[in-house]
Amino acid sequence: MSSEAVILLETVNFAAEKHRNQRRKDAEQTPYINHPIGVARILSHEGGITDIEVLQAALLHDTVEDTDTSIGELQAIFGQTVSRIVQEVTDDKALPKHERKRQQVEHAPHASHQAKLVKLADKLYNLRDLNRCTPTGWPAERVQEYFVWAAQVVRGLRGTNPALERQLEELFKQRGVEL
Ligand SMILES: Nc1nc2c(ncn2[C@@H]2O[C@H](COP(=O)(O)OP(=O)(O)O)[C@@H](OP(=O)(O)OP(=O)(O)O)[C@H]2O)c(=O)[nH]1
Ligand SMILES: [Mn+2]
Repeated sequence: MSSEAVILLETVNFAAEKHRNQRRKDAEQTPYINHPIGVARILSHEGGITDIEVLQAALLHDTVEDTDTSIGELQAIFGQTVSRIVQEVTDDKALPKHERKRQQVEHAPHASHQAKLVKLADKLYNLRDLNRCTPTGWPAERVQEYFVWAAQVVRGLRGTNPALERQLEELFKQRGVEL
């Protein structure tokens, strides 16, 4: 087996352990790990990304924000580049939600190319998930607001990956949201 395959298995196993008790917000309570795996898969399968550090960062992208994982822990295990990408896509949970959302819009254009790729795939996965089923307790307006806000973030990520951006454009168009 290639060493890259071994590294990806180590990484997906780490993420699965960390997200072990977490579920998505859908009615079926889908295991949370489906999301990071799906984000990495969008990057490889649809985005044509073979940069292993980007794929690792995609698998780990919600561990710091949503579990007890620290950036230092990621750095020690997966190295400087992977931990830096995850850091770049991690919201500051100490901030109020509105401020976190505002900062994502503000920071998107200044992120590294690798972090922009992870952000594009993260948004693409979450928007498709919203089309698949509505999270428990979300009225239609909240879903639409998420699309409007995601478009503002994606605007700052343009010029990064044409295939992923085409997919996102189509989803916004279906919702009547201007990109
Ligand atoms: N569409 C969808 N999203 C779900 C579901 N379960 C959990 N999520 C997560 O919820 C987040 C979006 O919900 P919000 O209410 O906007 O954000 P919050 O979790 O920070 O409060 C996303 O976080 P994120 O990945 O960190 O991305 P971001 O939206 O914060 O950029 C997404 O992954 C689900 O069933 N459907
Ligand atoms: Mn995510």
